[in-house]
Amino acid sequence: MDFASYIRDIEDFPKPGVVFKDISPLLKHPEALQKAAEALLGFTGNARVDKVVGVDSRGFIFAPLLAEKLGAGFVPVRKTGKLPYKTIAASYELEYGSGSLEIHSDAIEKGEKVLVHDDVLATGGTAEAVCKLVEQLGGEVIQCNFLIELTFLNGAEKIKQYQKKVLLQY
Ligand SMILES: O=P(O)(O)OC[C@H]1O[C@H](OP(=O)(O)OP(=O)(O)O)[C@H](O)[C@@H]1O
Ligand SMILES: Nc1ncnc2[nH]cnc12
Repeated sequence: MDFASYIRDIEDFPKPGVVFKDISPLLKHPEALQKAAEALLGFTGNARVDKVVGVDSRGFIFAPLLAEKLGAGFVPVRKTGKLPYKTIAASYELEYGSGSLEIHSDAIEKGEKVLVHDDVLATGGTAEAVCKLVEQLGGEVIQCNFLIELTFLNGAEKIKQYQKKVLLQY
């Protein structure tokens, strides 16, 4: 399937100079949605996965689908102030700003195998922060997978110690 034909470029969103990759056309197309989920699922093969971590908010679209198919649990990493229980936090920079993310302190057990999923890898600031949170809880990041990588922003460099899989590169 030609996934790229379901990704829309929005210029100057959310800030001047940024070309935003909008995945909405892919999400609303039943076959594209199904095939994208299948392709992401194929990235982990038969590897054991205990938890799939999805990143607030676009990472929440596919991560639970993957978790269900992999027989794993789903763990949300959320923007600061949204999780109700005890949390640990990490700050990060991204293509168009900065932020802070949190994970529940009991979300991952020591030694668990963790798949990290997000829709876009841009500068890698977000993914790096998420991997650090997982490791702080004693989890092992076995793979980070994404629908889209913006290679010109060099995010791969920031997460080079982890296995990275992507559906589409720009
Ligand atoms: O590689 P980076 O430069 O860190 O950028 C990637 C992040 O940026 C986007 O999230 P955003 O913070 O815009 O939040 P959203 O998913 O709620 O739209 C995207 O969903 C990734 O999480
Ligand atoms: N250009 C972009 N499009 C969509 N999501 C992003 N996250 C960071 N940069 C992005």
